[in-house]
Amino acid sequence: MSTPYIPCLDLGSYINGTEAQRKTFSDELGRAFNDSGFVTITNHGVSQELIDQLYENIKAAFSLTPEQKSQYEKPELAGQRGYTSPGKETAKGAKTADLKEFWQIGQEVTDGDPIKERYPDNVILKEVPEFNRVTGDIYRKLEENGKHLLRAIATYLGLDTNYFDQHVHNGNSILRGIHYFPIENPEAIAADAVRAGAHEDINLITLLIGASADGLEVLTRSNEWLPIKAHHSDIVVNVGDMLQRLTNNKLKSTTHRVVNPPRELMKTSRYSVPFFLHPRSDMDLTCLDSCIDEAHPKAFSDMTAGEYLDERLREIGLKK
Ligand SMILES: O=C(O)CCC(=O)C(=O)O
Ligand SMILES: [Fe+2]
Repeated sequence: MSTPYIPCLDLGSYINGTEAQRKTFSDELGRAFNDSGFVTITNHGVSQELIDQLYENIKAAFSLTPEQKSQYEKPELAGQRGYTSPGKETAKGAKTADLKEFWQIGQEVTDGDPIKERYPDNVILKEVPEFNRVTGDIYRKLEENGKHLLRAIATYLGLDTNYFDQHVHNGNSILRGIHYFPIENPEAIAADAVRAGAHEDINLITLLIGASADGLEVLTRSNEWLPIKAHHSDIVVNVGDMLQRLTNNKLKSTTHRVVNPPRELMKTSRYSVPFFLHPRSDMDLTCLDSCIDEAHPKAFSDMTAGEYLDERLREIGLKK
């Protein structure tokens, strides 16, 4: 089940495939990233059992009381670890905060890489004993999938297949568990309040696991909102602004949003778990020479990933 605009690709055919299958995958992924900026992937090696455990634990975490959750809120970390309560994140350019709360898990460095000093520790959620193990397992699985996808993209861009590897090794990626809470009294919320306002992701690519519940929509080139229909076990993958910047707009960081449910479902929750794949903060995002020509003049100033992230976290209200 997928929307024709958003092709469904078999990641297994890249990871375990023949040379010809890998080439086909890389061409198809590149074409989709060039076009809609979105694909769904199957055969990604994340078991249904682990996905189910993920959602059980995410639901348990958000069902704690506001007092319990607030112990884990770390505004000094700009929400980059632990819990962020409703009303804190506003899509760039929007006036009203999103109708959501979320929990963020970051990189665990285990190989002696000194970059460890640069990352805050993950926050341990005491009340949900399996939460950190399960989200950590999902983090590593999605990071692994992301590395394969970036290898396929590197080939598509005519770069060395391993171009991104050194940049994403121990990168600053974030797994975000989101709860779009029930809207108990639709009259009491601002007229422009939505679950997630129209935005583009900041990072290189995003992998969204189990985005089965309705609500996610992408803005097509003809300026229409298209609902994404993915199978529960598929992963939705999209290009973020860092990859768009590096490729001088060749690969598209497509605007997307999460709409409020129809009236009869207003009082229900929606959960989702995106993995924002970030490089190390010293990665240079200067547009690739191969993506610049007369028809495509250089569209962005030179910046590192760390500088760019900082600018964006201020724009969405997480960093003061
Ligand atoms: O909840 C979703 O389906 C998408 C969330 C999203 O786009 C984001 O957090 O950047
Ligand atoms: Fe997003």
